[in-house]
Amino acid sequence: MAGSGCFAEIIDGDVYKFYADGEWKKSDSGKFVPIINPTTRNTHFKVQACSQEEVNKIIETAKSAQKSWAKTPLWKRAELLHKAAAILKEHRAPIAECLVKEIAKPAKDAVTEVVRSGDLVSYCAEEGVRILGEGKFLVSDSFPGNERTKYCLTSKIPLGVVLAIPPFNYPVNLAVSKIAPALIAGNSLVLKPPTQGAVAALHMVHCFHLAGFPKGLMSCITGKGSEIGDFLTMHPGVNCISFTGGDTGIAISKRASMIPLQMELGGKDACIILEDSDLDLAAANIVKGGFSYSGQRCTAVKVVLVMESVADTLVEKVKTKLAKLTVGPPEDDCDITPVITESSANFIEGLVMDAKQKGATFCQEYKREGNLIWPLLLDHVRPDMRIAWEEPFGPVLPVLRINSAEEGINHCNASNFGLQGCVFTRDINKAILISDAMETGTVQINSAPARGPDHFPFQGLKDSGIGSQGITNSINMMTKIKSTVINLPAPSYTMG
Ligand SMILES: NC(=O)C1=CN([C@@H]2O[C@H](COP(=O)(O)OP(=O)(O)OC[C@H]3O[C@@H](n4cnc5c(N)ncnc54)[C@H](OP(=O)(O)O)[C@@H]3O)[C@@H](O)[C@H]2O)C=CC1
Ligand SMILES: O=C(O)[C@H](O)COP(=O)(O)O
Repeated sequence: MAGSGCFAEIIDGDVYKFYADGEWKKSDSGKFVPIINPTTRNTHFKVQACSQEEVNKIIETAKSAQKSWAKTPLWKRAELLHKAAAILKEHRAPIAECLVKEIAKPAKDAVTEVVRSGDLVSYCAEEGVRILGEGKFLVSDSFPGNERTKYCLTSKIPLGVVLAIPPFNYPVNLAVSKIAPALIAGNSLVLKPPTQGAVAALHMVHCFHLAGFPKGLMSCITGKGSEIGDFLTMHPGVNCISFTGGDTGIAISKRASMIPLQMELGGKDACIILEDSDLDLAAANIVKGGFSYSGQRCTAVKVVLVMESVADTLVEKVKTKLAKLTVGPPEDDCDITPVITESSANFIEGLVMDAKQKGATFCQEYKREGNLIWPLLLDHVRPDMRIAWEEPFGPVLPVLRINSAEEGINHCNASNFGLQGCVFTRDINKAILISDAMETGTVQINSAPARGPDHFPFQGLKDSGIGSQGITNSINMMTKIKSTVINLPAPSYTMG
């Protein structure tokens, strides 16, 4: 049960505490933020609305805790991360329960997210020991005009205080994907979880607390991003921001000072279907890729670009599969569950109505009950329709018919987004050429887009992001290079 057993100390009455200086605390603000259950549309949890003074204190503590953490041996940092990973997986049930109630994640997917997060933390611990345990040694005479009178030793050192801001759809996994790399690299970590998903995140933070990390090294501030977010992201004590979410990230990037940014933002992942595709494989991936977690994934298939000659057959196959999806509450493990908020459902409905007004073919009747929207495939979508370009973040998928692969590539590249894309064909040469041409961070060949497995590089181009995630790239991005040059009185070639 959430907030019980070893988690009893993280709640006070019916309001969850925030985490600072190794303790669970009530905010001096006296205010709280309600967390609305997307299924019932009632308040399910409450979290503290932290004050700016509390943010200042947390960042000061993070700065001093980081100094001693940077002097903690790599193997000790890794040991604590492995402990946190084990505790996280041990408590998968109560944390998954929070995901079901806060973000309407289907029960099985909720457990998967927590287990995947534990695996990410452990893999990161091992990878960190490897890549941070080695540096580079350069000699001066490898450059013209120099004798071997200089030895250059380079290593990766921490940035300082890393601010992690994950989105609602993976409030545990996309939090640890920032926390673990930051900590193994010797940084301290301030987490601002999404409002919806905050309680799952607080339970995850408690697992790190139970693992025994030093006081003040890791903290978790709760409160609406729209209220406390700007103060956090523009705070002079923050040395790096790792953000995952929507257009908010673009605004943050424009305001941030001279610090490293890791941005994973929205997507409009295109799925190009060629005439020689395996249409059963393509249909299965379109349904899984476009409708898992009700389409609320940045890597969801968000537009299908299918060759006219096979379009009717493909659409029929997708329709048949969509008809088998279960629709209802996440507690029953339904495939399609309510979207995150009423405003999100209204936005999705706006895109659907625009498509209707402009003449799209509705493969199913449009149906909505509260935040619950039934899966909808829109055929014969044209570029003048909003849904051809905008990100619904819901269970609605547009199909555009194309007459050449170039047409599909052009549509994909005309988007402001550039996260992932996919192409279905039996011709590997064609697949590689199309992958080369698509301006996206990743192209999947004969499978739907996906961030996982979590050690793969994951990056967005254009408005989809800055930098690259994936465990190794995240660790490297949360360090900076330090060189130490030893100057010798006379050339020395004894080093061979
Ligand atoms: N590329 C990727 O990997 C992913 C991209 N996304 C994209 O994010 C969107 C949906 O996720 P969603 O969570 O709604 O995204 P948002 O951008 O609304 O929120 C993301 C995070 O930013 C916080 N936030 C909001 N305002 C500010 C601010 N001014 N300063 C600092 N932080 C702030 C939010 O907190 P709060 O909840 O309190 O508002 C949340 O923790 C979609 O566009 C989706 O494509 C989502 C997941 C992954
Ligand atoms: O933000 C998202 O939606 C996730 O990055 C998607 O992760 P997944 O492709 O592994 O579900």
